[in-house]
Amino acid sequence: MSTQASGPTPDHIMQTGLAFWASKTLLSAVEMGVFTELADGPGEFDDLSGRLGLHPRSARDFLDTLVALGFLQRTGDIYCNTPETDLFLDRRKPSYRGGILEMANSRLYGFWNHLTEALMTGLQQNEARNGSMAPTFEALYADPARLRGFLAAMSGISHGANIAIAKQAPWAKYMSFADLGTAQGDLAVQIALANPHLKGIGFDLAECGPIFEEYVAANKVSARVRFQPGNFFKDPVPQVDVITMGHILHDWNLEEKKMLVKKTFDALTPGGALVVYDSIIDDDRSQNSFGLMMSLNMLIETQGGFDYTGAECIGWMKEAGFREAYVEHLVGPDSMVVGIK
Ligand SMILES: C[S@@+](CC[C@H](N)C(=O)[O-])C[C@H]1O[C@@H](n2cnc3c(N)ncnc32)[C@H](O)[C@@H]1O
Repeated sequence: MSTQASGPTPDHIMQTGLAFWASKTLLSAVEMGVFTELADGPGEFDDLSGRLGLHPRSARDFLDTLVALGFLQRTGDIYCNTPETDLFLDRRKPSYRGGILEMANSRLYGFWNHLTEALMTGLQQNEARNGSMAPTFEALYADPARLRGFLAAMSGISHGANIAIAKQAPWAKYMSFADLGTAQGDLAVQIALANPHLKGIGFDLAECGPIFEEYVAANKVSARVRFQPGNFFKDPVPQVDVITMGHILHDWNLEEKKMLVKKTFDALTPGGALVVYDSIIDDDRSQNSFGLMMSLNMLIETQGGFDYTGAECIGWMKEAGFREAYVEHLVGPDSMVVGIK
């Protein structure tokens, strides 16, 4: 809110209207590997701009913008990462979270340029724009590098919530779980690491199998977590105590959402739980701006997908037959909705 004692100011309007300047500066820095380069040690201006291949006209402004935005630190002519960019934006560290930013840079940034068209037509604006390519997942997975990038990006955006779910969901009561639309498998891995009594399945389209198995092995839980290839619209889903679905329901239209909730209800053992998580929108639809913008992103990325409130999701669960359902906050904009059969 930009109202001060002296009256309204345009500050909030201007900051938001031009926020893409800051976004694109950071996205280009990730694309150029600035933080990976500086993870080896602080860099002197001439040497660093040479290594990054920066033009003399841009170099000083680009690096100092990153300082002013809080992504680099500078002492004299020497630049270094901040503790956050060193930990999360050095591509060689396991803690790297830049996958989602790489995808934002290479795909979403351009697609969002067509937001107005999406708002006026209701049509998706990604690779499938104008019906020129197959639907989202087939289009993404046609290229092995894009598949790998997308799955790693999913782990990057979901990791914090995955760790929270591994602690917060009622795991002690259960023995088995399946994560539907598991991607690289970070949620399945975090659940297995935090709950040594559980055995789990990562369920996703067959193309994801090798990348899932590599990730599970790297995290040393292959003995308890396996991959099951399948299409959750066409194939039976695993019969287990707990089914998780992270960032799945928001990809699909209302009929498909309800069908998936019902299908999981039927597959669960009696007393079992469905754990759905997304950037769940607050029931008043006025607070969780990230969740609302995620829904606009689904307008751009999918044929009928949208994000939803906790009350809506509880309604679909009750309709499917779940006897109890509740919403619990995880981290940042993410919450889970838990249904008990
Ligand atoms: C948005 S990603 C979410 C990944 C992960 N659950 C997370 O939250 O990070 C959606 C996932 O659903 C998978 N998926 C899409 N359609 C599917 C289908 N028909 N059957 C099984 N998995 C599917 C995709 O391959 C992808 O891994």
